[in-house]
Amino acid sequence: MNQKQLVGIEAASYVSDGMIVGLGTGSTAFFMIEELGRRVREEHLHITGVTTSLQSKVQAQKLNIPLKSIDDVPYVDLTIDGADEISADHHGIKGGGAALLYEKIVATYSKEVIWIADESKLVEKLGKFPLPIEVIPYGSKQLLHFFAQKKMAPTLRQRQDGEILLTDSGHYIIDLHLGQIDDPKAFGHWLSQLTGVVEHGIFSDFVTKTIIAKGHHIITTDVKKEKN
Ligand SMILES: O=C[C@H](O)[C@H](O)[C@H](O)COP(=O)(O)O
Repeated sequence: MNQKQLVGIEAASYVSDGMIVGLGTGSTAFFMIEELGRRVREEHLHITGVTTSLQSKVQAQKLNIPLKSIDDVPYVDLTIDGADEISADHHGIKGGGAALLYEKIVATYSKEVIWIADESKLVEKLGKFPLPIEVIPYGSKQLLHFFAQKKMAPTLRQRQDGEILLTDSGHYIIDLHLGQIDDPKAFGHWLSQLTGVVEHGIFSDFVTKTIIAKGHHIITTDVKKEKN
């Protein structure tokens, strides 16, 4: 079993009958959704899934996991999602798979958020992974220029066929190559107030538990407890 599978299956064990579950996106969340599908099928687990991307929606539908929109549930009990980077103080970068906007919306209305990752995602400080910024197409060249002037080495994300990548909500992604983000919260606030920016990939104060694979072991950290 690989590390992503290990943490995906472990995280799915936190889901119990009757829960409304936020289903994350990406190659790690994939294994968690598969395991929930197995439990629905074999253990008759009753849950309602709230997906964070078209990709997760298609997977969950194939597995017959009942789904609702975030707008049709009162809240989400628990969201389980991957991350591109997790810093020592539990900030995260997300959006490597272009799902940051829906992921942040679902996480915002979740009582608990578990991040699952292999050890390669752990960093002292965020920023080596290019920071995804979801932007409105109109004016995006101006934003690219603006970020370039600020020496943030922006790139407009493309699909493999060279076309501009469109998110599930029809926006573009600009990736900022920053190297290091010293104050993720402050930088996130700065990004949020830029005209044309829909959302950014810095996730601060969302995660309540991390489940990380190190070698063949699983390290679970309760983030709330650490802060208290
Ligand atoms: O947009 C994608 C999400 O933020 C993913 O959770 C993140 O990119 C991690 O994906 P993976 O588990 O494939 O590394």
